[in-house]
Amino acid sequence: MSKEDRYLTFALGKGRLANKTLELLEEIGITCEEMKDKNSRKLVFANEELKLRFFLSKGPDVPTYVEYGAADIGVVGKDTIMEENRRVYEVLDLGFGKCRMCVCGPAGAKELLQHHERIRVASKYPNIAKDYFYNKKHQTVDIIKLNGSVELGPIVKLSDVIVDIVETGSTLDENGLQVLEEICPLSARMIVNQVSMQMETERIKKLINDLKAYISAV
Ligand SMILES: Nc1ncnc2c1ncn2[C@@H]1O[C@H](COP(=O)(O)OP(=O)(O)OP(=O)(O)O)[C@@H](O)[C@H]1O
Ligand SMILES: O=P(O)(O)OC[C@H]1O[C@H](OP(=O)(O)OP(=O)(O)O)[C@H](O)[C@@H]1O
Repeated sequence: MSKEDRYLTFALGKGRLANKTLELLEEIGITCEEMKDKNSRKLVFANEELKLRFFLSKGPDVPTYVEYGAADIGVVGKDTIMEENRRVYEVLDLGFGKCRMCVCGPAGAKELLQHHERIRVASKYPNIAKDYFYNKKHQTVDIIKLNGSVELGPIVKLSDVIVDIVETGSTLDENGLQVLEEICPLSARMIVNQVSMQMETERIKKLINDLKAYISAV
């Protein structure tokens, strides 16, 4: 296969970030009409003219596809990059999907945090929670992995606090919880396979520069 025939493959996280990613790519002339058919069960889509392929996967799998080179490029939340800790290059903050990773809980849990008590922390992000409490706060805690609706943790007394994403804060509000500590800001990022970056430097750099130019102009 000559170099010109090589497809650049994008792995995009399903869910909240997918549509925004496709809209952004469209702004710089990268379209994939096939992908717009929401009833299709097809998994991989192509733009033959531009020699691009796209697939959607579960967010946490995006860095895996990119690390192994099954995708050259991925788009995923910073939270997923931190949690998965894969060997990929993080090349660009895409400026959407903004939210924060926070320690949250009932107001009463503030004191437990201040006194460095051995508390229970529920999270969909056990690695981020562990890194924050052990390496940044030097606090020994018990981490309990959950797969969603993490706010239930303190409500049903599974945990004292949670480590989770906060965007508008309405999920916390409606459940009598609050942000107790902010861990870091988050947004959608572009990641690149380390070998692809060397082999396809020109195409990937052009893509990054086009995106940068668009993002800084809006
Ligand atoms: N309010 C929010 N809640 C969760 N993620 C958000 C929010 N706002 C922006 N994001 C970003 O969107 C990304 C994708 O979120 P989404 O909920 O679609 O996927 P997920 O967490 O993998 O979901 P699923 O519950 O389907 O496993 C997150 O990783 C995060 O970076
Ligand atoms: O601050 P807010 O705007 O309320 O958004 C934050 C909420 O959204 C996410 O949950 P999601 O809807 O992805 O469901 P999940 O709890 O099952 O992961 C996140 O885990 C919070 O629960």
